[in-house]
Amino acid sequence: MKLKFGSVEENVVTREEFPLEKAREVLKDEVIAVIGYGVQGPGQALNLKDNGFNVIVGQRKNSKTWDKAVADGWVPGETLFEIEEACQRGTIIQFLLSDAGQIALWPTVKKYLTPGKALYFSHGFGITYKEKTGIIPPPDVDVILVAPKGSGTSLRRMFVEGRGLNSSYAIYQDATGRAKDRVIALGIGVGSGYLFETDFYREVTSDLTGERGTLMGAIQGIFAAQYEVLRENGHSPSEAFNETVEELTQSLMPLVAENGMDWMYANCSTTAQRGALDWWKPFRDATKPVFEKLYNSVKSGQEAQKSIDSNSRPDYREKLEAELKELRESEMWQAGATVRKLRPENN
Ligand SMILES: NC(=O)C1=CN([C@@H]2O[C@H](COP(=O)(O)OP(=O)(O)OC[C@H]3O[C@@H](n4cnc5c(N)ncnc54)[C@H](O)[C@@H]3O)[C@@H](O)[C@H]2O)C=CC1
Ligand SMILES: CC(=O)[C@](C)(O)C(=O)O
Ligand SMILES: [Mg+2]
Ligand SMILES: [Mg+2]
Repeated sequence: MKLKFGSVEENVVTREEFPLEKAREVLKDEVIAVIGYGVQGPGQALNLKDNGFNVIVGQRKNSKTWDKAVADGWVPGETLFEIEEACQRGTIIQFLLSDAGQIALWPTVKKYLTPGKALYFSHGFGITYKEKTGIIPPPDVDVILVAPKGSGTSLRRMFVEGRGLNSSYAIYQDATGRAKDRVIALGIGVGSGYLFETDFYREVTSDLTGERGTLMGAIQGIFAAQYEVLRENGHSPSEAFNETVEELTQSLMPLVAENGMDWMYANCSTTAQRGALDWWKPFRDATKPVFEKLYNSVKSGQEAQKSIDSNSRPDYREKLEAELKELRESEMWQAGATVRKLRPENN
């Protein structure tokens, strides 16, 4: 259906319009092979299975994630296979290796993309940056995308709670005439709350911007800046952490989620409202140049190149873990660990 977002009309697909029974009907003869069992793999594969679809998992044997798949109930030789065998058995191949890992495995996957199959991504990365990734699908397969707008962990958790994370969807290539039905059915099948339309280029550029920006990079940066100023002015770690992070995540963000920023403001003191209404624009003006720089870095392909280069190294996991450890061991997040333990529900 068409829905207005502010004054702009967009295409969205809801569960009411495209119920699960219809999705099952569309995909009744398909074998959905989920390749990769990292973060999105488990979320999507388990939701599909619980929704009654015919799904198998492809993962490297003798890996931690193979063991995780077994622990999650996938049965070797029945529903869990080596990547190559899963690609051969699947009629829909959900390419859910890391974006860098997809480059290495592409020649293998490509071999099994026989006419009429569908190649499914959860990111526009591989296709948009095809000059860098070498991912160029044959012309006689459907190439589709469902990108859950959140962590695979949240996708699964929200499904189990009877809720649904929203996703975007796109069609890059419709070889069979069934690409639209296939992509919507898969979007509903993986547990999306609703689906909004995009294309591969817009998905990857907005996603790379968002995760580097307000969703992950900018939020950590702004937390660190405020925490440091409070500490430099003699505030204790617990006071600085509570006034920077804990109050935001526990008290105020849930109000924003429920009813918007103005409603969160309206539920704070008039003192806070006066100050926050005065200060949001200077913060916007100070950070907007950084967001413009970020967007240009995404647009030029530089962000994609950096991520391919670093995540293709054999020791990329150790390198990432070392940097996460640095964050974890920073005073702010050490203070956070103590604060979390003090939440009554954690006692
Ligand atoms: N993490 C998330 O929640 C989200 C991820 N996505 C997209 O979903 C796709 C999958 O991402 P994640 O689940 O985060 O991936 P991941 O980084 O967790 O990796 C998935 C799997 O790929 C395997 N892998 C990596 N390199 C490999 C190689 N060279 N050979 C064989 N296997 C290899 C890993 O062992 C892991 O099992 C990506 O396109 C990503 O951008 C989209 C939305 C959210
Ligand atoms: C969770 C998500 O949608 C991200 C942040 O874009 C990602 O994990 O790549
Ligand atoms: Mg994302
Ligand atoms: Mg992303």
